[in-house]
Amino acid sequence: MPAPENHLKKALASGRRLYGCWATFADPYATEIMATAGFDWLVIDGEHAPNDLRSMMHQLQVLHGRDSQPVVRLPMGEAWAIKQVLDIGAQSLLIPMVESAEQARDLVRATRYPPQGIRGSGAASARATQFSTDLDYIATANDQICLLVQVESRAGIEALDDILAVDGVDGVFIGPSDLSADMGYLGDTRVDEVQQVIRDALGRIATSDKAAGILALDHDVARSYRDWGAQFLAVGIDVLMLAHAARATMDRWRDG
Ligand SMILES: O=C(O)C(=O)C[C@H](O)[C@@H](O)CO
Repeated sequence: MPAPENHLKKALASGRRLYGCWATFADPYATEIMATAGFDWLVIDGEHAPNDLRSMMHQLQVLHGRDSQPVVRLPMGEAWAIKQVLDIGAQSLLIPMVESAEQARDLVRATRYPPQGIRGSGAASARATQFSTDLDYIATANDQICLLVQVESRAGIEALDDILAVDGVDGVFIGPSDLSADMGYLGDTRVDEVQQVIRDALGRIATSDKAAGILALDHDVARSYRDWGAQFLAVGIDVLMLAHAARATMDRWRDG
């Protein structure tokens, strides 16, 4: 059997708008619950959530065959870490802090087997090949990789056009929090200067052959980002959904 078709990659290539959510409990039970909501994609966050390889694998397992497509976000784009998450079965990666075309090219190579890249060949004993059940995985895996890179700094914005020219990158995600911090507005993504940079970046990405992505927790802001060209649009974080609902519930009863 060949590598599984990457439905997220195919949907992004079709131009279809996809709504996603951050999965940050680092727990398969919670991620399985999130999959019942109908999000098109779920980010298994290895950057800001307490995930490790095993917890990410367990979340990939519960999402297998579900409509919500898993995207694994690594803490940084290191080839050894990419090799490990691909071997546990990830096919869509979100890599933070990309600031140059060279870095993007290195990430493409890290996600592909030779001759296109440098991904280590050891999946015979890995979940990715279903433990050597999928004998054609190695030969077909490269074509099913969906690589999403995060541009979230002034340097990344400066290099955006060069990054957009890199073959093998499927989408560019603008990280509002880190971008605003790098621009000198730590914790405030809503300032006009940041919003203008985001609007310009989404527009440039949307007119390229890559998909534009971003995260917004405020629905009005998310609508703006959608109107500015966001195609893979994350509209929530699971931990905050629970935290806000729990606090609101107690607020209702605390006052009697
Ligand atoms: O910089 C950003 O914004 C992102 O990359 C998204 C955040 O990392 C996400 O964890 C929400 O805070």
